[in-house]
Amino acid sequence: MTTPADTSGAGMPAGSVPLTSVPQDAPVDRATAAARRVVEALLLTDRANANLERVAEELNGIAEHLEQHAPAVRDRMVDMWGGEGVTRHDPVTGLENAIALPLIVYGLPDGSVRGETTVTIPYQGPPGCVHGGVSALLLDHTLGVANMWAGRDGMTAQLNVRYHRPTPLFEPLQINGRQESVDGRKIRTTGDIRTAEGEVCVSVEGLFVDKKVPRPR
Ligand SMILES: CCCCCCCCCC(=O)SCCNC(=O)CCNC(=O)[C@H](O)C(C)(C)COP(=O)(O)OP(=O)(O)OC[C@H]1O[C@@H](n2cnc3c(N)ncnc32)[C@H](O)[C@@H]1OP(=O)(O)O
Repeated sequence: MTTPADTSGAGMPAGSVPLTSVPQDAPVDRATAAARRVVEALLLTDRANANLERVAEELNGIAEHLEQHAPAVRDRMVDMWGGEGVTRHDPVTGLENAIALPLIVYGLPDGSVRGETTVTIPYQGPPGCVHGGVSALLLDHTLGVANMWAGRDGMTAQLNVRYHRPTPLFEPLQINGRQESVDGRKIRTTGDIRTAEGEVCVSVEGLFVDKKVPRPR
């Protein structure tokens, strides 16, 4: 994605706080942003005129450099789950994950959460529209963050997704989540994706069960 994440919290109610990573001026953030730019440019470039042989060679060279410096996956996972944890690496908000939009999710004073993003070509489903699986991914994760914000979280047991209208690419979208109730270990959480005009494109009802998978150590 080439749309930079909005870290200002502009448009969020006063008192909102970021619950997921915000960009740092770190080489890994810049490298990941460049990788997102490459993904989008590869989709958009003119197949006949761009020198894709050279591109393939240079990208493979970059991958070889990164792989030469990669520790064992298990050690990397211990590292990932320490410190700031998943929010820098997950596939929705992770600033170190080139497939993440990335989205920044804010906790609002009313107990709900919200993120704003513009989705572009790599996540296209129907022509000019967001892929339905990507919408479900965005909402599953946002509901998980809503549960964290509400103080009781768990694993997704069910996600009931309703697609009301096509979700447009290239337009600002609001991703909302709110924990509705807790009943023993069962947590019910809802959310939606809206256009800037407030039209609901996708809504979800999630059932989460309070269960933790241990962090790698
Ligand atoms: C800031 C960082 C934020 C990070 C956010 C990350 C969000 C990401 C969210 C995810 O992607 S989680 C990954 C996707 N989910 C999974 O992989 C879950 C896989 N399934 C399981 O691990 C288990 O099936 C599950 C934890 C959901 C439930 O197993 P348990 O053995 O712990 O539950 P148990 O069978 O004891 O059931 C507890 C209650 O939940 C109910 N239940 C369990 N699974 C259900 C289900 N699928 N549908 C309906 N009800 C269900 C069950 O009937 C029962 O109800 P009662 O208490 O009333 O008897």
